[in-house]
Amino acid sequence: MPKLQVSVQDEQKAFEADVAAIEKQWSSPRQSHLKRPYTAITIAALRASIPAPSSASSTQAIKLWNQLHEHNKAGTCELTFGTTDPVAVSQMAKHQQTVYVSGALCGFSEVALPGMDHADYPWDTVPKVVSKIFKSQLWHDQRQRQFRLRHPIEQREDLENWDYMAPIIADGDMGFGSLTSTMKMAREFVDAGVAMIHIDDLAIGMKKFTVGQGRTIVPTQEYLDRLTAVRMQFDVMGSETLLLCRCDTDHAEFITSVVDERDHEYVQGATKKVEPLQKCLRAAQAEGKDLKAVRTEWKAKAGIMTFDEAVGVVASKEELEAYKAELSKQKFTSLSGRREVAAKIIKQDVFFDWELSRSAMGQYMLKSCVKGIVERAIAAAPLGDVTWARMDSPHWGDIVEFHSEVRKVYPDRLFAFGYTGDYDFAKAGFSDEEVKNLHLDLAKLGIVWQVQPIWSLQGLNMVTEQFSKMWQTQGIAGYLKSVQRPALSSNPMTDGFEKLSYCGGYLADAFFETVAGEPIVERR
Ligand SMILES: C[C@](O)(C(=O)O)[C@H](CC(=O)O)C(=O)O
Repeated sequence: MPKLQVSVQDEQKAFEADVAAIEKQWSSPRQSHLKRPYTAITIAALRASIPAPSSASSTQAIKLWNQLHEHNKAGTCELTFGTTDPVAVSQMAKHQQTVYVSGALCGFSEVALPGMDHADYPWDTVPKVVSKIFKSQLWHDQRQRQFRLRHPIEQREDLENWDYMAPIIADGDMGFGSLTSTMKMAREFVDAGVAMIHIDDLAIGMKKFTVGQGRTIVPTQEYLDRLTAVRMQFDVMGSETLLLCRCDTDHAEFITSVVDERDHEYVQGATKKVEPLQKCLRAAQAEGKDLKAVRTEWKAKAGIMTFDEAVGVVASKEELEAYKAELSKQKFTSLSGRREVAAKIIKQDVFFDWELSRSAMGQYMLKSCVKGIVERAIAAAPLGDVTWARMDSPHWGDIVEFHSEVRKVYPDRLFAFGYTGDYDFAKAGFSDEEVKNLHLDLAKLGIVWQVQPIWSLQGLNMVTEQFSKMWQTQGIAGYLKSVQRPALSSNPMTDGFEKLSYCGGYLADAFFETVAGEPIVERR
């Protein structure tokens, strides 16, 4: 293999130019809010000698960044929904500015072995769907442009001119493994042309939906490391791709480890000397008992609560106030720090053991609350561009508290919000009128990107079921009446096979004509 013909001086010069270019990019209005734990020198040294191809992703990211800021200024929002289907995306272009590629949908429709939203599909599943959708957007953009340009300028005003290049926002889940898998996934997303991806703080493989054991999150630092790995990958590629810091702490019931003292305030333990939960579950399993019921019973017997709550139970009013005052002197206090403070102030012993309550899989129990979510979001904010606190159910008080608390620290922060599939707004206390204006009320809090992630499940299933019933009972007469005639007679005509421009017939003709040497665009 020949050696590179570059002198060390030239190598150094190119390196320094790269460092300067990175520093310039980082201080641009688009990126100046980001704070990295590494330098431009480190990133420049991590690059290959040929620039990474990130321009499509960067173009789309900047477009999205501008859209979101315009909404923020106007107090409005983008309302989009999730799909994995390029045909559906071609219609969304007429009403949505962005497209969402949902992990849950990919897990149902884009893999050989479908399943519930456990994020157990291969790590490159969602990037591949983004690539498919991005290429279809390019194709629609190309065929529309060619169709327009084959018409003289005076006729073009009347021709369709949709913005097919809607920025794609995609689900990066938890990064699918260690930091290097997270980086590889981020790279595939950039290569695919994504505008923004979201990364969350969920533990891999631990989502349980039916057994009453909800979400498990990872320690704060592990979450921040994931985000940093993605940011680093974007930086190595020199891309402008946006990072949406999603936090799934709301209603999470477990945390994988207590290694990070920032999480200690929210970890629960037993406050009574009981046998360990794991031992109790093993015995119950051997006896064939209902594990869910045994777990609930154990929790009540063990007096499950956080250390501070345990202090609250045994301390006098004055002691509790003194305890809280002492804690407020520093931002975070570890469990051992809390024990020391309690030992000095509280006369009674505070029994608290978070090992006794570890789950069958070893997780620690967690008490999620808005304060904890705010702390995570604030810690993550400097690494990303937009924040999303995913909620299990919509609680207006929590929504307002979360977004206003984050904005106290980051007044210009932009937020995302997911209308997760089975939100029960009536049960959550929303009146019909409040639901009607909800997207606008959320926009006022800075929630500029709002998504119904899984429309393809509920919405498409409903429409498909209705059509399939009609087709089965009415045959072609029903099709003509309820689909074909309205589609053909609507103005403009619904996109479909009859519309050659939409299906790319003219584009294919243009290729044939070009090969045959026929002029297809008149020179003016
Ligand atoms: C956004 C989401 O991650 C998805 O995969 O679409 C899901 C959607 C849902 O559960 O409705 C999520 O919010 O976790």
